[in-house]
Amino acid sequence: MNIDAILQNSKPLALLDADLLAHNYSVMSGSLDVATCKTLSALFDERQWFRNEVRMEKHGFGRGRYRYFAYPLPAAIQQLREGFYAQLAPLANLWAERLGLATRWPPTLDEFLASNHNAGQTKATPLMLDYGPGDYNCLHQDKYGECYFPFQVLILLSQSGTDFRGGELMLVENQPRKQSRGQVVPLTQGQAVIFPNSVGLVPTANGFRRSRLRHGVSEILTGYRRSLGLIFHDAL
Ligand SMILES: O=C(O)CCC(=O)C(=O)O
Ligand SMILES: [Fe+2]
Repeated sequence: MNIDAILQNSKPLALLDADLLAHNYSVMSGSLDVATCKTLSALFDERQWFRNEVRMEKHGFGRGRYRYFAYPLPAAIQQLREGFYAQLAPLANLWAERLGLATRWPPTLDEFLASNHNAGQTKATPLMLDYGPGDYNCLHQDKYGECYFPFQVLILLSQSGTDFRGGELMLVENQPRKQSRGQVVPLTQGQAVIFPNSVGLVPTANGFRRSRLRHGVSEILTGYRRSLGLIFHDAL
């Protein structure tokens, strides 16, 4: 498995920020190779790595299923979560400043999770999603308590067009008194995308305005799709 390839080739912060301001997402320049995607994807079938399974139709979340990893996380998942957190924490702080928020995020995931645990958020949130024909993921936000990190990362583990068709990652932005803006995020196997999990920033003439962002996955038309979601805050 080569996890470094996706962490090392990441974009400079300024470019990442510019992408997020313009599009609400940024696709990282590095990616996981196919063999690594397959190895990670196979974790889904090893139940010992997971604390529970959610059947989406049961909760009105869509159709399909996902599993939350349990602590201790598999080494590769831990490495990705720590690596992306460290890259994104300075950006989270820049965004908080622009929003006039007092919250600041510490430089390491360890320190951030210590504050989560003090707030009673102790359950691991990285997850693996598994979709088959007809499955989809309704528009939603991933907040699991008072402590939260403003960005999350999604890695596509299957190959669009080969393993599955349809199943596009979607983002929808809402601003007061405006119609909703919908976007499809173009992803190939092994690519990682960063997006805000709830609040977007829209540049204005004299600063920034916040928007409400939700994400989801359109219906899988044929085949099977697996993805890895890296959420940085823990759950209650
Ligand atoms: O499967 C996807 O592309 C989206 C998964 C998701 O909702 C998440 O990682 O938070
Ligand atoms: Fe999500």
